[in-house]
Amino acid sequence: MQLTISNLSKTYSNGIQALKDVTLTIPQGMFGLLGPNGAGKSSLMRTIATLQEPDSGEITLGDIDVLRQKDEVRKVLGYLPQEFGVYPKISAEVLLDHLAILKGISNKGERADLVEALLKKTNLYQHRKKNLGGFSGGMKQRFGIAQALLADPKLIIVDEPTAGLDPAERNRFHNLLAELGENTVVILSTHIVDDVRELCTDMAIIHQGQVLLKGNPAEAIDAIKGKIWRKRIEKGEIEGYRSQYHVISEKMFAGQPEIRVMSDLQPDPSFEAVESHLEDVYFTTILSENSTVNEENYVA
Ligand SMILES: Nc1ncnc2c1ncn2[C@@H]1O[C@H](COP(=O)(O)OP(=O)(O)OP(=O)(O)O)[C@@H](O)[C@H]1O
Repeated sequence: MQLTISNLSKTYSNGIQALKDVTLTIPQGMFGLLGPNGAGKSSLMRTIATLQEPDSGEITLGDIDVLRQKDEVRKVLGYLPQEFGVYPKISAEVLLDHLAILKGISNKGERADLVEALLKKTNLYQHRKKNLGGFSGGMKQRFGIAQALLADPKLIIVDEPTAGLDPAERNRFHNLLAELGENTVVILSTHIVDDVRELCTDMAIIHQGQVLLKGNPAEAIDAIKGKIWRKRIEKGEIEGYRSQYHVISEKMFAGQPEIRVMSDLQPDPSFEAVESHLEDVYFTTILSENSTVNEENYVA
């Protein structure tokens, strides 16, 4: 089963065009949808999840016409939205059981087995009696995955999952996602480049509603191999370098700014050749659209 998105466009009533002729083919496995804040990721995810209508375009999931057969999609969809609201005064076990009823699992024994299995899978079994209001951010996200898995989904959409998680929780969450990708279409929508690098076999970069790059992360990294150069500079020198070179990113390293430049040849002997990273792919792609990318757009 694969997900096909063809020529999808959407303009909101305030005139913002969130999606511009988006065309993507998403196979089974983990697919990363990468883009800065406001790129249109959530608009695309909500449209695929049948929560909002596009102005034009088509989406199919296997044989299902997503925009017309919404009930069919909902039966095979697991959706973990950006903000996952929980009922604070209910325990994880009770809420999951309740959501299972809503998903149509009416047999009590079957439901109890499923709820137990999902709580174990997401490492929440020991917290099953705890009220969700007392859950940490990471525990809530894992609960979100548990509820998304209730219906044995064929399509899983995860919107910005790891923002705000500590490194241990992020690892736990990644391991869980990696397991899901084996026989399901999993779309991971994020502005965190490392999440895509670590997890996804395929990806697209979206910016200002447009798909700017699609393909395999390793191939995209390879395509700019030998063209990335690094230099430590002094504070205050950045503007000079910007006007002279194709500066793709700047970061502080031990209190000193470090720039990365894209160039076919060594810009000058003070620049050091470095391995290309997915982050370089991301910045070069987004900057090629003549827009500004600042620290806010990128969270390492
Ligand atoms: N319901 C809406 N009405 C009007 N404009 C909207 C609506 N939802 C999103 N937008 C605008 O559409 C653009 C794309 O937003 P969207 O939420 O899809 O992006 P995103 O990539 O998910 O960003 P973020 O990571 O910040 O959620 C933004 O400019 C946003 O302000």
